Amino acid sequence: MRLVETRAELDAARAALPGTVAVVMTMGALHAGHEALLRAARAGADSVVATIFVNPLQFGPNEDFDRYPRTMEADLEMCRRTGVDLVFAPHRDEVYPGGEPHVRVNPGPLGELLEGASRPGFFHGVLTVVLKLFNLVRPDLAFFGEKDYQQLTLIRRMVLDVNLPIEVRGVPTVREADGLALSSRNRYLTEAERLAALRLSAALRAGAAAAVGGADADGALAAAHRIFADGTTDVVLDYLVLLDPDLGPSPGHGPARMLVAAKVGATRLIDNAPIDLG
Ligand SMILES: Nc1ncnc2c1ncn2[C@@H]1O[C@H](COP(=O)(O)OP(=O)(O)OP(=O)(O)O)[C@@H](O)[C@H]1O
Ligand SMILES: CC(C)(CO)[C@@H](O)C(=O)[O-]
Ligand code: BAL
Repeated sequence: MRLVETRAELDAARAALPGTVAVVMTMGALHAGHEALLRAARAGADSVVATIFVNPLQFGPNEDFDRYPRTMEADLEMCRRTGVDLVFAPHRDEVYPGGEPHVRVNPGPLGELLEGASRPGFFHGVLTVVLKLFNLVRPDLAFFGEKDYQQLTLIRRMVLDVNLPIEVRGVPTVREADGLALSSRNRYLTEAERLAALRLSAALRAGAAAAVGGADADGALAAAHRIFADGTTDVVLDYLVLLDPDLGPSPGHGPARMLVAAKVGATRLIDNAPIDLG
């Protein structure tokens, strides 16, 4: 496995990679969710590139850019273990050679909803860096987690809208045994907060179970909302919605997606799951 930090080194190393190339983009602090992406990439392409870059452009002024966990040695060890060929871990100036970018990707209307409503500018920052990394790595395939479902949906849309010759594949969310979706930010949680955080996945399970039991869209959503309805203040719900799989309005039947976001203490967590409305 090679580790490169500059665009020039990346260019040379990329040119030497054989066959099809898959990319897995990360902000580091790698966990078993990232591992699933790396293994899917390993199985799906001849060569695998992982990027590790905490992208300042997607953090709001009061968000956790400075304290975002940085665990480079352990991250490299996981990349080695999963058979990554090339790691690109650039300094900020390599990704933003002109400083603050004047030109940014506009994510369109979906970028203003849900995560975009709570984190203004977030998806401009995400799509801008994803497009930059696509341009630098020039992959055939790219793997992203369903845990960040709105991000995955917007990346697919960008690839379609600007004609990128890249196949985007989603990887199902990896969870702890008790249902908590793995996330680098889980390490901010105290023991009590971690328990409280289980309400997110519990709500999704309640919604899915109601749908299996014959509930319609309103019934499934109501069942999910009941998980937060006991007046608790340990979790502050941001949104809990049921939409179609492309995040348009739910048609009321067939496949749908339930998405939830909540603040647990100072930590904002998200989760989502497929729901079959029959
Ligand atoms: N539990 C998970 N299951 C599957 N994929 C995941 C999971 N967690 C993260 N990913 C995916 O890994 C990629 C890199 O994500 P990132 O480095 O932001 O990790 P994260 O755990 O989502 O971090 P954060 O806590 O900051 O949201 C993204 O495509 C993301 O969707
Ligand atoms: C896609 C990504 C690596 C862009 O910084 C980030 O948003 C993430 O880790 O999900
Ligand atoms: N996991 C998506 C990146 C972020 O929350 O900043």
